[in-house]
Amino acid sequence: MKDIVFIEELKVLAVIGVYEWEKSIQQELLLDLEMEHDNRVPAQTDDLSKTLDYEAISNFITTFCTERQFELIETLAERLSEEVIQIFSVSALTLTVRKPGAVSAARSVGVKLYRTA
Ligand SMILES: Nc1nc2c(c(=O)[nH]1)N=C([C@H](O)[C@@H](O)CO)CN2
Repeated sequence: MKDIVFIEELKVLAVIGVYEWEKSIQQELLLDLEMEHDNRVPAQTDDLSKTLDYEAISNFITTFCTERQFELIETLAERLSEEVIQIFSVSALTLTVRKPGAVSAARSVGVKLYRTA
């Protein structure tokens, strides 16, 4: 079983959607991110720099979603996972992106992906 650093239900506002009316509004997205990382190294040294800083990564995701614009949540998820892997040297991650307002009869809809470095 791999160790994980995770972020759960990070709420961001993004301009996201395939329809014209969606290109001039912000909509809520909820993101879950699980990143594989050996917890024993930071635990031995009690050193933030030896782990994946969930606060720094949360701030990065919020800025990414606010500043970038896509039609599909698949595209957002793919680009975001590429950047998180590269910038934070993540070996593998699972990213879930939910768009809770998209289908009124559903609690949420979205995509989930698993990517490795
Ligand atoms: N698999 C997807 N299906 C749909 C998406 C999407 O991003 N991925 N987007 C839409 C619309 O933007 C919708 O959210 C508007 O309410 C429809 N289907």
